[in-house]
Amino acid sequence: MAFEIKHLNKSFGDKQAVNNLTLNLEEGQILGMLGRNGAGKTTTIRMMLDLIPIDSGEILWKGKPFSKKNLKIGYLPEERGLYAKMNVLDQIIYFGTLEGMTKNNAKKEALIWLEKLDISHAAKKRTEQLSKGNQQKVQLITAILHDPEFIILDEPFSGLDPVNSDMLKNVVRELISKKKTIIFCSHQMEQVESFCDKICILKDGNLVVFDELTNVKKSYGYRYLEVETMSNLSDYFKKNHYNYTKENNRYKIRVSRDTEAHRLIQEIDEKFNISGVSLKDPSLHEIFIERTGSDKSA
Ligand SMILES: Nc1ncnc2c1ncn2[C@@H]1O[C@H](COP(=O)(O)OP(=O)(O)OP(=O)(O)O)[C@@H](O)[C@H]1O
Repeated sequence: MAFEIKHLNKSFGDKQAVNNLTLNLEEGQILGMLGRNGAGKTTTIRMMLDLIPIDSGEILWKGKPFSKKNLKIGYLPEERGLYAKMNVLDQIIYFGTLEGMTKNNAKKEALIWLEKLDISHAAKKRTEQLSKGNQQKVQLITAILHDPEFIILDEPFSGLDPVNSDMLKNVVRELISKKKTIIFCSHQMEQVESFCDKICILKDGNLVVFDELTNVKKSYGYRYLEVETMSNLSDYFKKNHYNYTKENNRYKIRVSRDTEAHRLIQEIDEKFNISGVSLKDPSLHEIFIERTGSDKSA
């Protein structure tokens, strides 16, 4: 494995923010890092970036310490950190030079990205004059300008309108197609599902799920039977102790085995007028709720 976190621990006073975290990632894979507020995601990322010291454990890239000395790292922080008074182009160039780029190269790349993200017009403006969404685009450019191999994106789409959100999604897709290794933190499960190969879910600093997304779904143990009908099936499901939800004419029933689903379809088909049925894998949202529902984090 190219990237490895081994037995990582971090406490703040009595609070164990990260507890014996172990996970790994192949080069070019995308890891979705999930967890409720306070689960330990940012603390983990801060340790990766050496922004806070590790209590114990190791973070490795190809067997060596995970560090800017050994690979190019790009980081989009959740709390944006741009200089408000600096003009946009100078700011991007400045961050590029911090990552070892020449001024000329940083400027050339900056102009390409500003054009790509449709904010060339803002190049000479002070950063504070830009809308929040456009500032976020600038922050993303500063994170990827130096063509990093490993990229950490913390809530990259928060606060963006649908057009800007799509634009940034395209950038993420481009990074994926360039085989970058990415850690993607987001509370937006659909995006995590669409981008990520592997998923880790943290709860109270503990790793409660870590696997390939397909295995996470398979090992969840439940699937969902969706039944479309004009009949009222609620009493039947309640009486037979099924776990179900109803939205308009659609019932969604949790089943533990496909055989249970087939038996149920037969039963309700005999008793009610059913217009459609389908068997679905759980969504990441459902798995997340199930695995983190009783989180006690701050
Ligand atoms: N500097 C600190 N001092 C004290 N406690 C801290 C500090 N940083 C984090 N914590 C605590 O550690 C725990 C994990 O916090 P962390 O910020 O890593 O969570 P998170 O998963 O990133 O949450 P969010 O989704 O809200 O960003 C929380 O209980 C938090 O209050």
